[in-house]
Amino acid sequence: MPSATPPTPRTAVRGTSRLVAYDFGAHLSTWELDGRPVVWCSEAAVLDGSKAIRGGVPVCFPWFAAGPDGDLSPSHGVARTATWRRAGTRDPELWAWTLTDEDVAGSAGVEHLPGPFRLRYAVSVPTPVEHPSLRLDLEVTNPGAAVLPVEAALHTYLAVHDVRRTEVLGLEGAGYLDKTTGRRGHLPGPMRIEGPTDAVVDSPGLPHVEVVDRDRRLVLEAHGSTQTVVWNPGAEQAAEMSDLEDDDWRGFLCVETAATGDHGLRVPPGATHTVGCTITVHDRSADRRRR
Ligand SMILES: O=P(O)(O)OC[C@H]1O[C@H](O)[C@H](O)[C@@H](O)[C@@H]1O
Repeated sequence: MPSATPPTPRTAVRGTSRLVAYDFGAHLSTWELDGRPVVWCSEAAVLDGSKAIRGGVPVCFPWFAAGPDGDLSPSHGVARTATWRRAGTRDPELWAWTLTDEDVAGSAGVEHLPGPFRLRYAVSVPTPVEHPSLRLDLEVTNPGAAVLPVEAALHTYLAVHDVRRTEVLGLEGAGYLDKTTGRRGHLPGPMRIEGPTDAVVDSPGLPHVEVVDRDRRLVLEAHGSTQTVVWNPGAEQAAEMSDLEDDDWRGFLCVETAATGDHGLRVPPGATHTVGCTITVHDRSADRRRR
């Protein structure tokens, strides 16, 4: 249920990282390194709990977008606009939350829940070995007696210098659905963002994706997922979105750790499945010096 009182941000500083999160949606809204965003949040994001936060890492569950048949609302499921409960943390977690089907009783869309569920979501900032990193883990437990079929995604908004000059490596050759045209195909090479992009890419193994922009290489290593969704609205769609400034679309790219549609999760009774991702930040000038 959208929160009755405006959500309060929590801020933490760990080394060179500064992070901001809300219990509303268990939403990490910002991750900055030395004051510069890695996980991007819109300046026009609505932060009063009346709608999902535009930016950060929306947690999509138990469906993605409008669901497998395109007829469900709210968009991306009930979890991203629910107020989660804070949970105790285990090292190196910074924040953790839980959410169950009982917590969302009465919210819009709950008639579409596929069964009872228990979620635990944690944001961790591991002590950097060589490069700064962030780890996200969404544990999905099925407390019911039947298989729990769900979609899930960590809808990460990554800050880039200019999306039109950004390359996404690691998905070459994979099958994908281009949601802007409805066509399926195989990615011929590295992805370049030349206009509105909405690609659901099936992963042959666990994806290791690199987002390379002018001076940074963001490495995403997923676990427990089956797909990577790459999304940017482009200029026209962005202009229609009230929670994006007109030029914002140039400065982010969503690269989402996902399991949707035919590649969704089927959690057996009593089992827990974890979907997650580690994002590591590499400085490209250091890469060049090493060569
Ligand atoms: O506007 P939202 O509900 O946040 O969704 C934003 C986008 O999320 C995903 O990336 C989907 O693949 C897109 O189809 C959708 O437009």
